[in-house]
Amino acid sequence: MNREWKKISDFEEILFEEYNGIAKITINRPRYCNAFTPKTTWELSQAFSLCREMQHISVVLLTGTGDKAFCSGGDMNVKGRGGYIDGDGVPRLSVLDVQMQIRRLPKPVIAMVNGYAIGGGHVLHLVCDLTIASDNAVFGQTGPKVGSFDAGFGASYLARIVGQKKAREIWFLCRQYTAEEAERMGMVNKVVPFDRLEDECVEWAETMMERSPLALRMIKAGLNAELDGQAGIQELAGDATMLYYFLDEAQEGGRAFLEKRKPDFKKYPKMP
Ligand SMILES: CC(C)(COP(=O)(O)OP(=O)(O)OC[C@H]1O[C@@H](n2cnc3c(N)ncnc32)[C@H](O)[C@@H]1OP(=O)(O)O)[C@@H](O)C(=O)NCCC(=O)NCCSC(=O)c1cc(O)c2ccccc2c1O
Repeated sequence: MNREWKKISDFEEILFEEYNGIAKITINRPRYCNAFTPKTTWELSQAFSLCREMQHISVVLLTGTGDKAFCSGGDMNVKGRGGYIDGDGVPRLSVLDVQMQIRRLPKPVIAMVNGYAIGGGHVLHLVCDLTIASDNAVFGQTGPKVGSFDAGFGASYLARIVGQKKAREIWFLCRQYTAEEAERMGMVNKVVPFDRLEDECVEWAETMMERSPLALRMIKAGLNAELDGQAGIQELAGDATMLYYFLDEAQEGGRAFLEKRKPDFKKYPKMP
């Protein structure tokens, strides 16, 4: 189906659009297999922040322009000492911030993998909540071949998904895997023909939009907490505090303070 995506904001290295409550973020550097520079990751951060703020956005799709690559990781042309060099000469590994933003966004993020998901691009799809891939997609890590590694989510979360042995194979050998192989390993939720990819992702997004957004938010936080330790508990606890603040019991505490009286918590239920 040909849907009319509406531009949300102008960026140089990504596209940021929406359609019926779904945001689509597209890494737009097809000349470099959608490799990211510090500018790309800065723009991705801006777009994910906006997705968090925009109340009418329920689900986010992350993809790359064209039919060759989702994302081939960091742009090797700007890889320097200490990181990927930005326009001011500062070395950065700012894709790590984008990974955290995706995990902490209280809305589902679908990786719409339209080709190579390699290196840092492979990690980007991993940290999305769901991955739907076209049948031409190719997955793999290259770090030990090109002088890099992601021992964070790129290793530990990968191992949670595919198991320790397979994760070591993926990193130690730097082989490439087809979409079907990635699906069998549990890294991909569904493989579809290339020209079905966007329709399939939009259908999954629309199904999730029929579900309770708060329930999805809480389950995402709970699934994150299992892996993220204290930071994951903080995220889940923050959501619990937000819900508590909706209750009269929490309002009573604040009101009593401002009215300079003792709070009356006795009337609130102590659920079994
Ligand atoms: C993606 C490929 C497997 C595609 O191979 P193919 O043979 O089909 O195509 P080409 O190789 O000819 O590519 C066409 C064109 O694109 C350029 N290109 C592709 N990828 C990149 C790239 N990453 N950077 C720059 N340019 C790229 C390629 O040079 C060609 O240009 P021409 O001028 O020659 O026409 C294959 O391209 C490939 O393997 N690409 C490299 C993948 C890679 O090694 N990526 C970097 C891994 S490291 C990383 O991503 C990384 C980033 C971080 O920010 C981190 C932060 C913190 C921790 C870890 C990090 C990390 O590991």
